[in-house]
Amino acid sequence: TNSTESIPIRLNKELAPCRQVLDDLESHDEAWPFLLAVNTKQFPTYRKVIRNPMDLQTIGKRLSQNEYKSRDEFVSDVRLIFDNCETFNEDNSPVGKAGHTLRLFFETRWADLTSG
Ligand SMILES: Cc1ncccc1N[C@@H](C)c1ccc2c(c1)OCCO2
Repeated sequence: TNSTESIPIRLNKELAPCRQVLDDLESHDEAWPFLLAVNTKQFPTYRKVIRNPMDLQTIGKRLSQNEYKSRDEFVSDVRLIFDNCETFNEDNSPVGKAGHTLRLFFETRWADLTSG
């Protein structure tokens, strides 16, 4: 089986809070703009303005494929979602407000999960 026993304790220990906070983000009421990659047919200018798109589904794939070598790499991808959101969306737009709300939720939850 694909048990976690085979993963080094250090790695497994590192990844548990990542999986937990990702689950919390994906189930948050304000996560809807960030669940999947922005559709470039729906937003043709997006890829011109946002050079490094990121979304929660992509982060989940990277986590499951063990592409993150540290918590910091994971945190950087999560924060990239919110930084991209601020670049492209007005602060008082529905998506802009969702980004600010979810960013605060993430930083609070992450601190709780990792502050020992
Ligand atoms: C995070 C983000 N930044 C910039 C543009 C889009 C998005 N999200 C998409 C899912 C999205 C967000 C809002 C929408 C929508 C799609 O489709 C039409 C209705 O309003």
